Amino acid sequence: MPLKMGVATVTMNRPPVNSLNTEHLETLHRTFIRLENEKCRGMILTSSSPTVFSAGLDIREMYKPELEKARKFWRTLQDMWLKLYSSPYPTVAAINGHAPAGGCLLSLSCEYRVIVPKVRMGLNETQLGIVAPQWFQDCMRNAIGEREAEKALIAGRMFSSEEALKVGLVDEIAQNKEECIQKAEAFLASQANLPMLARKTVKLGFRHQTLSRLLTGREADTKIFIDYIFQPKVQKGLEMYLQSLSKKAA
Ligand SMILES: CCCCC/C=C\CCC/C=C/CC(=O)SCCNC(=O)CCNC(=O)[C@H](O)C(C)(C)COP(=O)(O)OP(=O)(O)OC[C@H]1O[C@@H](n2cnc3c(N)ncnc32)[C@H](O)[C@@H]1OP(=O)(O)O
Repeated sequence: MPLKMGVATVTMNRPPVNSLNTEHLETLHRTFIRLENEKCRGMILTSSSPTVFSAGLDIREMYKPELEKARKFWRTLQDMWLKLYSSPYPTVAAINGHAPAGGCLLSLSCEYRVIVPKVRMGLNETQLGIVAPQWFQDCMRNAIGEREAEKALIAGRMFSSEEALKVGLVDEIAQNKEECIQKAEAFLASQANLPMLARKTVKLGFRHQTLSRLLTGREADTKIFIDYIFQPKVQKGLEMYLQSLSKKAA
């Protein structure tokens, strides 16, 4: 995590697709805490993969899990998200590859998004027979508005880079990762002279409702997750999805 002029670039590096298991989520969470403690001036979130930003939650964490491990997984996801979404420093996602589901959530939790061409992003959960939790949905709604979010979430729509720009899911398209980082840096530079306290206060004001909805209902949210994924038909769906992903690789 190099810090250049107080700006950190956090590069996810969990091959092959940066899927978010408990360990990876813990690493991200610790990183965001450290950045806050070190009074970082801005953060760029990106990926070491040339084709994938993040494939979202690691489906193997939800497929036939032990109860306590599944609970820990979900709480760690909540912790990571609460830290990122409420970060006092400016955040940009340099989306240099596909960003389905939890990968899209990571980018939506940043303040500004730059994407490369020919990749897809969105909350596709419905297509997998699972449901994007309320706080995932809130992040989408906050980015693109009620009507577009409702349509996208019901359909589990994956947006192309161009479609994402058109609907406001991302702020800019860059030609490649290098340009993506340059544009991310330019956004952070544009924020650098703003009084930090005022900036942070306005950001948290906008995000307060979404954050408190989870903060006040964390246990209930965990229970909903557990009850949902332990349903036999959901497990069957996850099994088939994992098989389809593996078949694709074969
Ligand atoms: C009433 C209220 C109910 C509330 C319910 C509450 C909770 C339910 C939980 C809901 C939340 C879900 C959020 C999620 O994030 S679910 C994950 C969704 N992710 C995806 O759908 C992405 C799946 N992956 C892909 O589409 C592609 O892998 C790709 C990201 C486009 C990259 O494609 P490619 O480069 O071609 O790579 P491969 O497809 O060949 O994959 C390589 C390798 O990685 C494995 N893999 C891919 N994605 C995942 C994943 N998300 N988790 C685990 N493993 C993954 C894939 O199986 C390959 O493995 P092998 O090489 O071993 O075959």
